[in-house]
Amino acid sequence: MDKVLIRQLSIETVIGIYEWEKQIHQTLLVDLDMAWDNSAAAAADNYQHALCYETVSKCLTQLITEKPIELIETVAEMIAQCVQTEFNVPWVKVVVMKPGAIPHAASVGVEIERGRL
Ligand SMILES: Nc1nc2c(c(=O)[nH]1)N=C([C@H](O)[C@@H](O)CO)CN2
Repeated sequence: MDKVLIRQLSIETVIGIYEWEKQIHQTLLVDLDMAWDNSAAAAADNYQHALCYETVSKCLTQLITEKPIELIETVAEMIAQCVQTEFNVPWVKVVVMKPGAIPHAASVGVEIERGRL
């Protein structure tokens, strides 16, 4: 299976369940695995056939920073839904990490897979 990958996309946004978290920006790190047939783009060396990781990254950053969100689970679902509907990706794996959320953990996060191959 071909994929287009995004690693450690850093998104600064208002995220969290506590009142103090609603007053600050925190960083989320997002990893995306997106099923995509890369052969057509490669054969023609043509961007038109490619799933543009730049466009996806900008779109997701805008989506997630639009309004405050409480749970990183919600962030993961929003990302998966956007990638599937806006970019016609048939299957996606989304990892959302929230570094610094827990004092004695390097990071915490969630992982979801949506769609079919
Ligand atoms: N499964 C989750 N647990 C928790 C979340 C979350 O988004 N998903 N969020 C918090 C707080 O916002 C936390 O990040 C503050 O340190 C707690 N648990």
